[in-house]
Amino acid sequence: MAAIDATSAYDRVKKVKEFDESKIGVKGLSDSGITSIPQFFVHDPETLSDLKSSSTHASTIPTIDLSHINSVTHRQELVEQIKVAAKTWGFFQVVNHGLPLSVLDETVNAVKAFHEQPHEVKAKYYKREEGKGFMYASNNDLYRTKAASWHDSLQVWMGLHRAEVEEIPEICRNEVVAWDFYATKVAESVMELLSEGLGLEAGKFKELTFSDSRVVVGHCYPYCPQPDRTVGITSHTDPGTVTVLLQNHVPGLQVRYENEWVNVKPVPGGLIINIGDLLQIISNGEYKSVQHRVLANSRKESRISIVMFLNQGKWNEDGYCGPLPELLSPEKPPVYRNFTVQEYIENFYSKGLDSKSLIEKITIRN
Ligand SMILES: O=C(O)CCC(=O)C(=O)O
Ligand SMILES: [Fe+2]
Repeated sequence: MAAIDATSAYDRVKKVKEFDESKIGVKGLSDSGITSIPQFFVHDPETLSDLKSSSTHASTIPTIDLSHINSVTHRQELVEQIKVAAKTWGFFQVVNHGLPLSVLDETVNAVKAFHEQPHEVKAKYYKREEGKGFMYASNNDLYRTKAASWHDSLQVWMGLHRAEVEEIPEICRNEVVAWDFYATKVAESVMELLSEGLGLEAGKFKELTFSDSRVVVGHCYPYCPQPDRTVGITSHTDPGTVTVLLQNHVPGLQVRYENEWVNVKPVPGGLIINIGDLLQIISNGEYKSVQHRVLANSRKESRISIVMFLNQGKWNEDGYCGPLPELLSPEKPPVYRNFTVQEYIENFYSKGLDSKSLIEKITIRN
């Protein structure tokens, strides 16, 4: 298919559908040599004007060294550092996390290799059926969002509804499996510290099945010819409990801090951890799920990121979720009402990444 013409009489729905059915992805558009992006990628003036005022903040997300995680003398200090980071930034970077550096490089290279395959090869995997197995598509929320963003993603379900290993394309199969294994270990260690930071048993989050439901996403942000007219990924918060993120050296990730956008610079060997909506709710607002976004990539080389989203695997028998009762007291009443799994899932699938979060809907306002 030829690159989509943005100048003709504009029927957004039709154009989006054409793009989707072409299975070309933004990588394909980028590789076709277009010099202007199709109109349905162009974001509203408010978003675009905010891109210019970005990245002037002097500080950056905290870096936490996990080398002494098993030392009794250092543990409390580590818990304190993670707690402060989760309460203020909602984002931090961990180093000396025990995940072999070779695994990091191999994961990035394998996901990059997947996205760089010829159209005919990738098109076989292109689909919109989320929630199980392996899929690849451009903009998972393409039909739910106001404007599309400049990224394609592969998605592998690893916990419940786990993909059969053979379903994962061979080009990244072993690497995705290894990443899942090691990133889960890192996530579990960090979740123990986060749990202790709330005054709970170290194993509380594991007991709540936070590492049973995992999705691995491999994003590709190819070169964008008009990076000032769109974004790489729209500003959003992550819906789950905890996210572990690995990025290559191409910059673009920004987090919201003190009403400004702050760059998260790639640090070799570092892994980024952030708190999702569900953990903000369960912690009764102690930990923060923070807005973040990725700028459209202006470099010729693709930006690659691999994300592991953790979610609560099993929900209470009554199907409700909300602030943990053990964190509540007359001095600390619940900030959020309980909600059902259905509400959670419907909220996610009824909206684009850019829409109102579940947190806003369930906040108790006095
Ligand atoms: O690519 C990134 O760095 C961020 C991706 C992200 O925020 C997401 O997938 O939720
Ligand atoms: Fe995110």
